[in-house]
Amino acid sequence: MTRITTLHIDKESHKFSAAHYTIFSATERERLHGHNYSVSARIVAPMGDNGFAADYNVYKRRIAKVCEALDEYMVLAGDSLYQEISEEGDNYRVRFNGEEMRFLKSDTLVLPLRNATVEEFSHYLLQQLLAECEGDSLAELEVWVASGPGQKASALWRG
Ligand SMILES: Nc1nc2c(c(=O)[nH]1)N=C([C@H](O)[C@H](O)COP(=O)(O)OP(=O)(O)OP(=O)(O)O)CN2
Repeated sequence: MTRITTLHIDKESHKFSAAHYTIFSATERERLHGHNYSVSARIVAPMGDNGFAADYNVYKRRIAKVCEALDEYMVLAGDSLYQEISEEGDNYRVRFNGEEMRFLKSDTLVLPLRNATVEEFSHYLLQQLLAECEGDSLAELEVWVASGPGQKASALWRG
């Protein structure tokens, strides 16, 4: 019988600080603001012969890496149906509801997200983490992203 185990990695240090605005409709969005997003994960895998599925420090390093890649950026939802993003010299130019915003490219990440929400961040980070876990025998991987205490979303992969 295969024994399956679940590792929960929920470290205070797994976080990223990012600026964003949520878009609610073609005409309504939040003002630009930031969050200290925290990231946690649930890893479901078969127990090995040595009493664990894998060294959890390996997963801690991977989660830290994907968080670091988003830290201290302005995040733009590149797949939003409601905004148009173009490049102009050192800036991204964003058009939304007749407004125009400019963000320095070096400060900004345009990510494949429909919106800059915790839901979309969790799906994005799940994909980033899965890429780091290639070759591992995982049964499930779930990633949570919280924008603050008591408000979070998760994305789940099942092998
Ligand atoms: N389904 C979602 N709804 C909202 C999201 C989201 O990611 N998914 N995000 C936001 C806002 O960006 C952000 O959370 C601001 O929200 P708000 O609750 O107003 O402010 P705080 O984070 O400071 O939370 P407090 O409860 O006021 O402390 C909105 N909706």
